[in-house]
Amino acid sequence: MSETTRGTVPAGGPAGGDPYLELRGVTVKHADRTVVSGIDLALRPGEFVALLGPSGCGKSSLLHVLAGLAPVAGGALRHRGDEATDGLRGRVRVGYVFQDHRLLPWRTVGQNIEIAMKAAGVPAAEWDERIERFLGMLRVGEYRGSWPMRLSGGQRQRVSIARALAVEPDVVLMDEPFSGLDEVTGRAMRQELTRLHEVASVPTLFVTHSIREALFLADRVVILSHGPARVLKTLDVPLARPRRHEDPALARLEAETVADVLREWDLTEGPAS
Ligand SMILES: Nc1ncnc2c1ncn2[C@@H]1O[C@H](COP(=O)(O)OP(=O)(O)OP(=O)(O)O)[C@@H](O)[C@H]1O
Repeated sequence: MSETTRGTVPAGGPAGGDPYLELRGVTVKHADRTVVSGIDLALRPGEFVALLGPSGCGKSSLLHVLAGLAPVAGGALRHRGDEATDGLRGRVRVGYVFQDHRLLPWRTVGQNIEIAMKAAGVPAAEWDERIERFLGMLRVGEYRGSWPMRLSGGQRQRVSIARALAVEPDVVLMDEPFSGLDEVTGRAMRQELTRLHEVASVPTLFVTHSIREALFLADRVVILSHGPARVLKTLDVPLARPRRHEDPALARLEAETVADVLREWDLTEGPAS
């Protein structure tokens, strides 16, 4: 990877500006087993950061801790400079998109979004307008009264993103939301997500194991090691916005980054003897 086209920056992010969220030596355990080991990371206001790591390295576990769904085993978490080691829930509105959509099957699409807004303290008088607006934005407005099981996988994932955004979150945490979708739907969803981010600029942490997805979406990509996850490297993504999948610069960047990431993950084949 050439330093003329790519900037390599410290894991804490580029200099300047207070972080929205800051992790210092964050460690996560399941029982006695360490699955995330001493992560340093900063998410700046309005920034989109991708956490790129191999399957099973601990990405979801880290996101759970940040949201406050699981406890931190070590290290510290700060929100706008304030100690927040027990996670973001209860401090700010968190828009969390799970890998599987997690819609309640016995509630309609609209009711699923209502439940999330109620939990987030959104006044009931605003529910109707927000449901219309966010389902419309994600192009699934006609399914408001439908049962989730009547929707395709892509439509369900659109609803789950609408649900996360309808609380008008202060921060968005996304856990491989497009990994179960076909290529065409995944592309459309990524395009949609960049458009939404460009409009709203909500700080976003996006977990993925797809290099191309990380480069297409993010301002910075944090490369994690095999589990227990630690930060190997952080890369700036020098692509202009709005981004296009067809941009030749994206393909070039992907080729460079694949080589770089495979080297970091130590998966490259050695020279033939
Ligand atoms: N509730 C749990 N109890 C015990 N171990 C767990 C639990 N959840 C996850 N693990 C283990 O922790 C490790 C990290 O899992 P995690 O789901 O965080 O990884 P990941 O990087 O998100 O994986 P993937 O990319 O496949 O979704 C794995 O070895 C997994 O088996």
